[in-house]
Amino acid sequence: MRIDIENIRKTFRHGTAAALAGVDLAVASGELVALLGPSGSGKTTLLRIIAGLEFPDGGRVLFDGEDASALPVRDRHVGFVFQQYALFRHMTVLENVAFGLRVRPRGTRPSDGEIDRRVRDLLTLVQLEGLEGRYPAQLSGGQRQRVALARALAIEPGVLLLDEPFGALDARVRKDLRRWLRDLHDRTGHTTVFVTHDQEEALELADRVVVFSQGRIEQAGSPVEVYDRPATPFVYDFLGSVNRLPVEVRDGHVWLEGHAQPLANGQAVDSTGLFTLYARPHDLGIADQTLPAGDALPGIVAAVRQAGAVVRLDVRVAGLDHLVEVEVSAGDERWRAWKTGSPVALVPARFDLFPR
Ligand SMILES: Nc1ncnc2c1ncn2[C@@H]1O[C@H](COP(=O)(O)OP(=O)(O)OP(=O)(O)O)[C@@H](O)[C@H]1O
Repeated sequence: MRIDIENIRKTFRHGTAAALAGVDLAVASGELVALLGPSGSGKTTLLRIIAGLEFPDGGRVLFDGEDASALPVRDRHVGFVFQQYALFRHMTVLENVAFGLRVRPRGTRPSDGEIDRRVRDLLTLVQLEGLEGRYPAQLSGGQRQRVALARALAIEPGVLLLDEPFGALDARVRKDLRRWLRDLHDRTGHTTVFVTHDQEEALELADRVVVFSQGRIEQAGSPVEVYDRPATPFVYDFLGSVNRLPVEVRDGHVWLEGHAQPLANGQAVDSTGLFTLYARPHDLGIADQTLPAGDALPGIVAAVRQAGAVVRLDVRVAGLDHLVEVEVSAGDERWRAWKTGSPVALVPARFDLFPR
C-alpha cells in the first residue's frame, strides 16, 4: 500500500510549538522507511496520525490514493507495534497473536481452524515455533517484540507502523532483531514505517531515512544520501561525527581563519564570504609528509586511538579552540608512526560549506 502525507499540521492544546509544522511525505508500496530525529521532533505524532490514533489539525493522509484522514483506526488496515501497547499478560503467545482476528465481527472473522493455521504460520515466520503456550512473562525481551510483530501482522495489514520497536532491548539483541526485521520485510513486502532516534538503526535498516527536527522534515533520502550528502548542518550533526571549521572563501579557495595556507587541496569553490566548513572525520585525509603538502592544514597530533579497523586521531590546529577529529583505516600503516606531538597536514577530501 502506498502512503501519501500531505501538509500535515498538528499543535497539541498545551504545546508551545507545533508538533508537526506542515509535513509532506510519500511512501511507496513495499518501502521500508525510518523516521529519525531527536526526542520531541514529531516522529511519533506523525506515526500516530498515519495509524488513526491521532487526528491532524490540517492536511491529509492517503492510502493508495484514497483519503483516509477521517477513517477510524479499525478501518485503516494498519498493523502497529507501539511501546505502550504491550502484550496481553494473561494471554499466551498463541492467544496474543490471534487476538486481532478473534475480535473481528462474525461476518469477517476467519474460522477457528483458519485462525489457528494463520497464527502458527506467523509464529514460524517470526521464529517462535514451540513457544505458543508461553505467557509474555516467560519470554525474553526480543521474543516479546517478535510476538508483538506477529500480532501486528496477523490482521494482514496494508501498512506496518513501528514505534521504537527495539527501543528497550540491549545492543546485541537490537542488532539481531534489526537484521531479522529487514529479512522479514524483504519476504513479506509490507509497506513499513518505523520511528527511531538511533542513527545506526535507521541507516542500516531502512530503504529511506526521513530526518525530523522541530516538527519538520530536514531531509529525506537513502541512507547513503543523508549520510554522505547531508542537506543541512542539522543533518550533518545528527548523523555521525563532524568537524566544523570557521573558514573564509575568496579567490576560489577556502582559508581557515587566521591561516595563510589555503585548504582543500586546490578544489575550486565558486562562492565567497564567511562559512562553516563541515567535514566528517573519515573525509579528512592526512597528507604524506614526504610529498609537497599542497593546500593542507598543519596540525599537531594530540591523541591516537585504535578502535578495531579504524584509527582516530585528535589533531590540534593553531587558532582553533577545539581538536579536529580524523579517522583513517588501520590498514594505512602510516598511523603507527604518529605519536602525540607528531606534525601532520590535514586535507579535507570531501566537505560542505554552510554560510555563517
Ligand atoms: N498528547 C500530547 N499532548 C501534548 N503534547 C504532546 C502530546 N504528544 C506529543 N506532544 C508534544 O509534541 C511534540 C512532538 O512529540 P512526538 O512524541 O511526536 O516526538 P518524537 O519525535 O516522537 O519524540 P520521542 O523520540 O521522544 O518519542 C513534543 O513537543 C511533545 O511534547
